[in-house]
Amino acid sequence: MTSTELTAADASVFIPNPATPYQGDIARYWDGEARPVNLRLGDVDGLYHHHYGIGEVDHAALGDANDSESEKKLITELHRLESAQAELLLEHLGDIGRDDTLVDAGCGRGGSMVMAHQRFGCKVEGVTLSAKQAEFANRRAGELHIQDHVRARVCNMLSTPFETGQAAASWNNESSMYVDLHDLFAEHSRILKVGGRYVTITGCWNPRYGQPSKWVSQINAHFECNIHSRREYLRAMADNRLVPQAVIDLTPDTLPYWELRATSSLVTGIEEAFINSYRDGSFQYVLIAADRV
Ligand SMILES: C[S@@+](CC[C@H](N)C(=O)[O-])C[C@H]1O[C@@H](n2cnc3c(N)ncnc32)[C@H](O)[C@@H]1O
Ligand SMILES: CC(C)=CCC/C(C)=C/COP(=O)(O)OP(=O)(O)O
Ligand SMILES: [Mg+2]
Repeated sequence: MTSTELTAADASVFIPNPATPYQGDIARYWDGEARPVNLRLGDVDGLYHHHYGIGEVDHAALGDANDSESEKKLITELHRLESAQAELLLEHLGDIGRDDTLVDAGCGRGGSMVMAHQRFGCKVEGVTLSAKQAEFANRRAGELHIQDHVRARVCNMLSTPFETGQAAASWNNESSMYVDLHDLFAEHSRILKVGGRYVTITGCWNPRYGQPSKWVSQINAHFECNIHSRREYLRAMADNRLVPQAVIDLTPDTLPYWELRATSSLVTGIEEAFINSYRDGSFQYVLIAADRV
């Protein structure tokens, strides 16, 4: 069976040969991931994200630190900021109709896919290396009765089963640091229709700093990823008919999320690296929206 023959039901049991040993490691990493910071935030409203938050903290919603509900309120607030991040990405996809197909490259547990379907009413196809994540995303889609519109598959985002020009828009939400950017944008460029939109939200190292800082190296080691520079994104897009329409530095918008998260009981130990690298300018959180020309 090839990955193109997958259906939602069999996505969980089909384990393809990874394209590289590295991809095998990443599949295992996400199959085994069960950090409370992700599960407990997702439990707030059933949207499970593996990305970070943006926007001002609503201190009134947090209430008093001695409040017996304070931890629950903190979790709800962190989750609100993560969903706000996904809303911003979706806003940049442009005019999407009900008959369009969107592609989420590196879809995780599918939170952004559900939000995209709820916003546009369209089909959303996601790919992840992790069978556990695909199974989770498809189970959520089933529970929401949107399984005919939202589907996750176990598949390499560099070689997808989608037809050339099939997608009205596609995105990477914090998933592009696992792949070579030229290979990635060549595949997005292939599956996007001419005039389609590509959006990424990503962390990238800042060429103005010089080289990846020790904090960036720490983030790479923590997640087994390979953070690219801002320059690499723009160069690889230009080489693949993706022309930036907006480049937004979200660094000041994501710092409040990290400062709040650092005070929670759900810390994972990576908070300091994000906060320090955003503050010293070596690392940036950016949204890039590009037109497929
Ligand atoms: C940090 S998570 C982001 C998940 C999701 N985009 C979100 O915002 O919740 C990274 C995701 O990228 C996926 N990924 C990494 N490399 C991949 C590849 N080559 N092909 C498909 N998915 C990949 C992982 O399986 C994981 O689902
Ligand atoms: C911006 C960068 C560099 C992101 C790296 C990719 C990544 C692991 C994102 C968050 O996943 P997660 O939600 O599973 O992480 P955590 O458990 O820290 O919340
Ligand atoms: Mg998380």
